[in-house]
Amino acid sequence: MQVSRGLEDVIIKTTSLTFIDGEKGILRYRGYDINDLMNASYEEVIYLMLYGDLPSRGELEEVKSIINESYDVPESVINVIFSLGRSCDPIGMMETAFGALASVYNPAWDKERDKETALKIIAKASTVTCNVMRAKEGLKPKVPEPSESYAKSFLRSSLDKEPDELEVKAMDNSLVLYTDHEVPASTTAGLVTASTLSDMYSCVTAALAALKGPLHGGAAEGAFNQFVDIGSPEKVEEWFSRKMEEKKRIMGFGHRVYKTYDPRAKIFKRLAESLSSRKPEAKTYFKIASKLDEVGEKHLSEKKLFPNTDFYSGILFYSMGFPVYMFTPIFALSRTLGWTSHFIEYVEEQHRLIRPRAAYVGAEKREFVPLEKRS
Ligand SMILES: CC(=O)SCCNC(=O)CCNC(=O)[C@H](O)C(C)(C)COP(=O)(O)OP(=O)(O)OC[C@H]1O[C@@H](n2cnc3c(N)ncnc32)[C@H](O)[C@@H]1OP(=O)(O)O
Ligand SMILES: O=C([O-])CC(=O)C(=O)O
Repeated sequence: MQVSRGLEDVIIKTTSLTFIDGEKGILRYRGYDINDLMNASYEEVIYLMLYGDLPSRGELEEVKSIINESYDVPESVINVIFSLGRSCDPIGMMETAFGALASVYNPAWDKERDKETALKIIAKASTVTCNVMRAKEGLKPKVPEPSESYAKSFLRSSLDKEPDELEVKAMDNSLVLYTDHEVPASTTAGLVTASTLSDMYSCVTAALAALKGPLHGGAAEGAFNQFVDIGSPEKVEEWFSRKMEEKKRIMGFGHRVYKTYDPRAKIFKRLAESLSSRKPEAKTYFKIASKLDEVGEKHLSEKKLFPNTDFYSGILFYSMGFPVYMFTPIFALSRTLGWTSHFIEYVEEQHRLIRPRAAYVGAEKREFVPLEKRS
């Protein structure tokens, strides 16, 4: 048996959802370039991912109305979130909430209803995410209220203020940027779960657990904390040299698939630049990040390490007023669409139990010695 460490380049499914060219830095959802999709709303992308095409006005309204009617979650789920301490890890809190939703709803796979289940999960993910923040901030629970957009409802219910047009557009774009990325660790964890025909809420719970790690969704927080740690643009070179000497990784740099600049990082950079200009500390973090981007590119590009999607996104969320601990939950909120789209594609079109093998390299057969005879 040949071991593929980290399952690199192992193909586990076919997909019509997301195309990545990691050498050229191209990302497309169902054939549409990620740059062009910045002109689409998240709800249009929800329809695109789940149903295969961009929606007509009527189809879009239908999707919006299912989402708007599905924000509510059972009181027991809200109680579970709020019963956890304010110092609890937010993705752990989301896992707990999704575990609770799985035990309440437990939907069976059904081609007639799977897409609607996904839409309900997407709506409830907004309720869970904003209440994780509300619980951690010591605020009262709130269910997002329907508005013109999913992005606006989420911002209102999380931040308890009326977001302006630029903030709503930036959140909408962020949701689209983080929507899907083929089969990274989180999606794969969820797919393994889906392959057992476990319910869709449990699959999201599994995906959340994998997203949490600093090598995956946790990197946005890691990247931002570096900018705070560096403190000013003049200190970037010295800080970077020290990290290289210590053989440390630069968070927000490097990617298993991209061997060039992540196309999403370029867009996040533009969005972060625009919104950070409103807040002095955020502006400084943006300057530090741009300098680190430049220094990193000079020294790490020969290893094909470039900024990934998590490099600039934190500055954008921070500029909107989110605490650092919310960066990964917002990633999870957006990715719920990609996860559920992949689960449905796999279960409905190409289902088989995922059960790889491990090559045994342990001891040969050994003779069992009872406890009383062991020295
Ligand atoms: C949304 C996302 O999940 S995007 C990824 C978010 N994660 C991060 O930003 C964390 C930092 N980045 C990393 O740790 C990695 O680049 C990963 C985990 C994303 C991908 O890693 P892999 O494809 O498994 O590459 P691997 O870990 O084998 O590293 C290959 C080489 O690049 C180096 N390397 C990889 N990433 C970095 C980095 N961020 N900084 C410095 N060196 C790095 C490794 O040290 C290794 O060097 P070596 O060959 O001299 O030993
Ligand atoms: O694709 C990956 O390995 C990581 C990921 O989720 C992303 O970049 O959005």
